[in-house]
Amino acid sequence: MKKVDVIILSGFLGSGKTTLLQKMLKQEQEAGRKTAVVMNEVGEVSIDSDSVPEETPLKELLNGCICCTLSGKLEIKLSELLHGHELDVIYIETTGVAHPVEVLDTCLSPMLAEKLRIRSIITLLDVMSWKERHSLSIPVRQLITEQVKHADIVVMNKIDCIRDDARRAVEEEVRSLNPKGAVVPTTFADVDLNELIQNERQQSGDHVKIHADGHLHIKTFVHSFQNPVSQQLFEDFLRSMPDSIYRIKGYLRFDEKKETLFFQYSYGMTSYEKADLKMKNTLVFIGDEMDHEELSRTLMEIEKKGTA
Ligand SMILES: Nc1nc2c(ncn2[C@@H]2O[C@H](COP(=O)(O)OP(=O)(O)OP(=O)(O)O)[C@@H](O)[C@H]2O)c(=O)[nH]1
Repeated sequence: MKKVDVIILSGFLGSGKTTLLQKMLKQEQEAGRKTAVVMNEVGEVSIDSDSVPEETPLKELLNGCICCTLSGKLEIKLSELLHGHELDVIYIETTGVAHPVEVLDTCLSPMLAEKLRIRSIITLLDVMSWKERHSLSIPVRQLITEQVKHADIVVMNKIDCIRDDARRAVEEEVRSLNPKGAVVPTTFADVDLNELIQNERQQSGDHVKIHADGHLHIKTFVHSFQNPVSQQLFEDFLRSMPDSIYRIKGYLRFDEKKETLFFQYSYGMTSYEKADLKMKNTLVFIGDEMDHEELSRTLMEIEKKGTA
């Protein structure tokens, strides 16, 4: 099954996300790739939707943030795009206040995880506001730092607004926060990101495994069970989870019980809810470090041992 690429554009308010999106859409059009956009704004009205060409399928999510209040709606919009169009790539422009790990978590709903391939999390950084970040509130400062830390590519934008020595200092700070990410200083987000994303992929190509988005710095992994599994064994497995795994979620059936459960694991806490439908038993893992082969082997063993 062909997977549709997803590129997440993150970055604080006014950092240049829409400016970059417009450039990316032009590059995609020139490359002949079928592209769609999801735009999220915290306000009730969309301000940036005019920046998307008329022929590009566009879904807007207004009045909330996809990383929290609108997470269910993002899933619906992505699903509509996947069913209504033959696509190569979907761009998601997040609100300035979105946390990239939460957005990734929302995109990788167990129903969509096998249809999407998260290609890259790109964070736009306004070098001016980064330089002046000490005057921002602590939560905003933390958020911008998180956006930088979890990006595959940090676009250090608006370098025309600061001096060269200040730019070098910002670049050093960004690199020490995110040593694995690519850092690109720009003015008006002027960068060939397709080339950058391609390079990133080639560098990490050796690690790419089936169902594993090895090129992302935040790792994701998808596994499907064909049969019900033992709750006891599954919960023993959860107790062995390292801190570097932030989230697991998906659908499960335990011990020959008929019902399907929606399961969530977040930083060590688990919850189960009865699912309305009999869903495919797919689990999605999100974390910083993951041994995909080991995970896959353990999950297959749990299934092989059968139900209690
Ligand atoms: N001087 C300067 N201005 C820039 C640069 N990049 C973008 N801008 C301007 O900064 C403003 C904000 O850019 P946007 O692309 O709308 O930023 P955004 O992140 O989409 O903004 P929100 O959607 O409000 O979060 C616009 O007026 C841009 O023209 C740059 O490199 N230098």
